[in-house]
Amino acid sequence: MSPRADDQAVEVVIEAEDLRVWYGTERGPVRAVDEVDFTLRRGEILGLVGESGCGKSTLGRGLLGLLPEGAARDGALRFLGTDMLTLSRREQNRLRGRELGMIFQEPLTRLNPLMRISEHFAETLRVHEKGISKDEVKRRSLQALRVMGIPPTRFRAYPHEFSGGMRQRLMIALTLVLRPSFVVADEPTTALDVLVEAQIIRILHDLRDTFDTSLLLITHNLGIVAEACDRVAVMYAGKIVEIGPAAEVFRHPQHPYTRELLRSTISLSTTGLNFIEGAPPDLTTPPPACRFHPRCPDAMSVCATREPPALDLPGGSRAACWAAAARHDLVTLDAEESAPLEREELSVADEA
Ligand SMILES: Nc1ncnc2c1ncn2[C@@H]1O[C@H](COP(=O)(O)OP(=O)(O)OP(=O)(O)O)[C@@H](O)[C@H]1O
Ligand code: NI
Repeated sequence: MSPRADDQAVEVVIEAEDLRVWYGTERGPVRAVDEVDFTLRRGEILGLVGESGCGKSTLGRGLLGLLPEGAARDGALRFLGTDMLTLSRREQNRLRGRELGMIFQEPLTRLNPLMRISEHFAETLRVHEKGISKDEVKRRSLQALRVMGIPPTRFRAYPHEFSGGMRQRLMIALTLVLRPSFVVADEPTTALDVLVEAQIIRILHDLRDTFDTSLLLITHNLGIVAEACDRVAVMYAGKIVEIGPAAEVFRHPQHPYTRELLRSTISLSTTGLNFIEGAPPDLTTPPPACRFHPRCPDAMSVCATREPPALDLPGGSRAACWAAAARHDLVTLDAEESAPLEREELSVADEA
């Protein structure tokens, strides 16, 4: 069975529908990804942002099937048209090795100090592409090094001859050399910290242009998202609350959480502290209806009783917010539903 059965499927690389991922814990399931829907096209870079603990890494790992023991996923997840959740473990592993890649926060573990860089590449390529020629190994390896900004003269060096940052970029090159169709880069900042933002953006664009890879980029750096990503998804408490073209989301955020996130980040770099008030909820017992309503400055009474549907908005974004839907006349709320939310004072016990 070929996963590239028809052209239609080739264009859409990842398709998630009602995807859920949870961790079994003593306190009950932690629903870290809840009913997530999105698609990713070939060569597209999607930024994934949100406060710490919102489920970004869990979504990234869930898409690749790289979850720890005790975690589970359901819903639908198609990769190049193939349903990943019904594949056998063996088929999953085969696809993962070749077509799916992950760039981790600390990607240092896989380097063998006794092997030259060239040998690392040769071994990686031979495992996944049996019978690949020596010339092809060299050509592909040098191409991957170039994309990561490593000079070809270092091809025969040993790992210890590289600086920490360069070693991490080398690890990324070892992922890219297989030309995966889909890569998740989870806070690749340690690898890329030493580079200025402009270089990171160039690498991301080179990566896409050279390999036609689709990339999910998880980061707290909204500057990089604005510059390097085609689209951005904003995650809050396990849900994608807004997704759309990066330029549109940054210029016209539709969900109050997106707006607050942008505001807090911008003022963080200019005036110091300005966090969004409160904290993300415990994901064993998230708030009912809109999960952001307890912290939302725009909350109406409907926000605490009914979950907002994700609706396509005129600017090309999709947001799950009653206020945004009402603003665009996509829903009609009665006076009671649209009344400002009356909040109960948080007791000390609730806050603990
Ligand atoms: N192995 C695990 N077992 C139980 N709960 C977990 C596990 N890993 C993560 N979680 C919980 O799942 C939720 C989502 O975590 P996740 O790491 O996906 O968030 P994140 O958005 O990537 O955060 P950060 O920005 O800090 O990396 C959190 O509440 C976290 O505590
Ligand atoms: Ni994370």
